[in-house]
Amino acid sequence: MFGAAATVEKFELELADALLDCMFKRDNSESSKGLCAYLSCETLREVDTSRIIAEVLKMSDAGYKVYTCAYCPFSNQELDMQIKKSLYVPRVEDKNSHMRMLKISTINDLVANSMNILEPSPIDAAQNAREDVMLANQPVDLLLLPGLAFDRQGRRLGRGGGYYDVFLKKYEELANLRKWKQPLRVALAYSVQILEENVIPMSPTDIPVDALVTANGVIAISSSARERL
Ligand SMILES: Nc1nc2c(c(=O)[nH]1)N(C=O)[C@@H](CNc1ccc(C(=O)N[C@@H](CCC(=O)O)C(=O)O)cc1)CN2
Ligand SMILES: Nc1ncnc2c1ncn2[C@@H]1O[C@H](COP(=O)(O)OP(=O)(O)OP(=O)(O)O)[C@@H](O)[C@H]1O
Repeated sequence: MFGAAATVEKFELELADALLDCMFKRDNSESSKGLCAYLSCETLREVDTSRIIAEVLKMSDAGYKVYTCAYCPFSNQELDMQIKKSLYVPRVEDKNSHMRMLKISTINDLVANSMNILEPSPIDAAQNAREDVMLANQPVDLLLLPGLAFDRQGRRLGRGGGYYDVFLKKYEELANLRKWKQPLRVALAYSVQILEENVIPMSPTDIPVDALVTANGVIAISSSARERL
């Protein structure tokens, strides 16, 4: 029991570390404007994203202060930056692999769907349509992805809906069109989910991940991940 708890804690530390790195490593002008993250589902035994979601939502609050030295090579002083991070989470629209990523600002924006996965309502409390990441003016630079299994070459086995593959392709096209840097595709995995090479089947529509975050650290796969994580 204690061992399991310790592993989870270590996992979360690694995860928070990797994500903070990803968001703050670069100079401020370029630092992350937002991310898309899945809302983990216990029955699907996915890596829990609730803490990281809570942290990101806290950061989105105006006036959040970052006390940095590790991330700012030139000074030890407190950086009173106002970091507003946009957080987009999935909403399944239909069974034809159509999923949107909608912006939320609080956990209260979420309701459980028929699959018992939390999702944002399309309309917020003020009766406004939530921002769809495909229509946002700012890019996201991190996509946190779920999956059943992965390998060290970046293959990802999803749950067969094609939701993520379709979304990833559309966002890739959007970023190319807008001349935005492609976001890092980062999957969160328990070590048992990481399989040997050539076990996971890949189809031409499958989009590989840039990195895996595990309890034992980050596995950077693409050159972009090696630069950024
Ligand atoms: N947390 C989370 N949210 C997500 C996904 C996900 O994988 N995880 N999705 C990623 O696409 C989309 C939803 N797709 C899903 C597809 C299948 C199942 C599911 O429950 N599958 C069962 C089998 C169901 C059946 O065959 O009747 C299973 O895998 O055990 C859940 C979500 C969008 N949101
Ligand atoms: N870019 C795409 N355009 C059209 N159809 C697609 C695309 N990507 C996947 N699909 C279709 O979606 C279905 C499921 O694909 P696949 O088995 O790769 O999903 P998955 O990766 O397991 O699920 P997910 O992406 O939601 O995690 C397949 O019929 C596939 O042809």
